[in-house]
Amino acid sequence: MAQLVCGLARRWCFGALGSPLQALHLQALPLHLGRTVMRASQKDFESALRQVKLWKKDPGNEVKLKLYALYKQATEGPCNLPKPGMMDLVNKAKWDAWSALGSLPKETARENYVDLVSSLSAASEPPSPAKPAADGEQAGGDLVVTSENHITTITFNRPAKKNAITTQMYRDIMLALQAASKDDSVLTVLTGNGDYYCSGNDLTNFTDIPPGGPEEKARTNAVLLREFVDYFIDFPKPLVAVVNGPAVGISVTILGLFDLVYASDRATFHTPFSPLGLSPEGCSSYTFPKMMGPSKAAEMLIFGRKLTAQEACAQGLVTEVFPDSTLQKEVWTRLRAYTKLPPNAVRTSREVMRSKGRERLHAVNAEECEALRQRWLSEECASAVLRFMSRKAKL
Ligand SMILES: CCCCC/C=C/C(=O)SCCNC(=O)CCNC(=O)[C@H](O)C(C)(C)COP(=O)(O)OP(=O)(O)OC[C@H]1O[C@@H](n2cnc3c(N)ncnc32)[C@H](O)[C@@H]1OP(=O)(O)O
Repeated sequence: MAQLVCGLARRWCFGALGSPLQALHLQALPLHLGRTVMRASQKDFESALRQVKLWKKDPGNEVKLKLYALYKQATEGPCNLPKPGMMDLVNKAKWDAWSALGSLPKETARENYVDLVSSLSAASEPPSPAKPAADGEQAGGDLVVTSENHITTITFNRPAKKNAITTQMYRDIMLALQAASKDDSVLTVLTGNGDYYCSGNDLTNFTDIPPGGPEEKARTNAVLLREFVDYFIDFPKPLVAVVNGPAVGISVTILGLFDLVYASDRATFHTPFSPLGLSPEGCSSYTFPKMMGPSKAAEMLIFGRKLTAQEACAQGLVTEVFPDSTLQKEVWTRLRAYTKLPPNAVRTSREVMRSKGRERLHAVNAEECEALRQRWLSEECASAVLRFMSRKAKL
């Protein structure tokens, strides 16, 4: 589901801009205070509509909702649709945005639309040429996989979205792990491109409701999540995370299934499940209490306490913390040295350390996914996703 956010937004927002426009007239309109100003014309409005369609960069959900609402107000007047159900997240967000304009006159909405487009167009930079992929790299995409010096590296590559994981990325990570389990690499590394390691599950994963409704969506998400986590439980080679920046949600919980976690001193570790109406996943309900004790695990997993890299290291979640400026050099030098160790001995040692707990982890994974399937159908979760989409809430 590469770039779902943009695709989805185009469907529910930009798509609406293609509908026929009502005739609006160019004129100097009187303001309440008696003075007159030139208002945006129908031509300005149409030109703004064309400009929006040419935008290469996704302006973000908040802006798209504003544009949608102003467009509807300018062309149809005050919101005339029945309020969508709580679980119909996308239409509910659109309805809220349009209704919030109340009885704003069509002309003012049109003018605000033109102003918003022109301010955003002025602020946007010309697109930069695409960077060619390095040797051995699977070019472009939201996930980059490289294999070099017996190390397979899987890089989250959506820096503009803080490396949030889309449905397609979950699938691609599983494919990459499958390939890495069979290639000649000794280690498999997960890391992030940009200032974040990963902001967790892409919250818009919840918004494309299939014909079977929210129940089907919750079911397919639970199946996907269970399969994804199973891949980490069963992975046969050492797994290393190079946590280059803040980590959120599932990108934190699965660290309990890794062998080494090296972190920048800029990294933070945050599992805000309760504020999102969710519950823990990635086997963290089992691995975290085992690793840090039940009370520290509860602070993170139930109450959403964010840990610094040093704190996470003290709790055993992180192996070692490096200054951000030397992280890459120090970690990769060390990892290259580890690849020189006899590979069969490395695999055997890991297997004897891991095999005893594997069955238990699968059972924990199944239980967590079932709890989440139910959470995804809750009003608490729907409200949290809506708040995020309308940008009233951040972590
Ligand atoms: C199917 C399997 C399910 C697995 C279950 C997994 C559960 C989890 O992982 S729960 C955790 C989910 N993640 C979050 O709740 C994080 C949400 N994001 C934020 O709170 C913030 O974005 C931030 C704190 C991570 C960063 O804040 P800030 O530095 O102010 O940057 P922006 O908010 O402006 O973000 C830039 C850009 O990125 C988009 N984005 C960031 N995180 C996500 C995300 N998780 N899902 C979707 N989109 C995300 C954000 O919307 C911005 O986009 P634009 O507005 O289009 O610029």
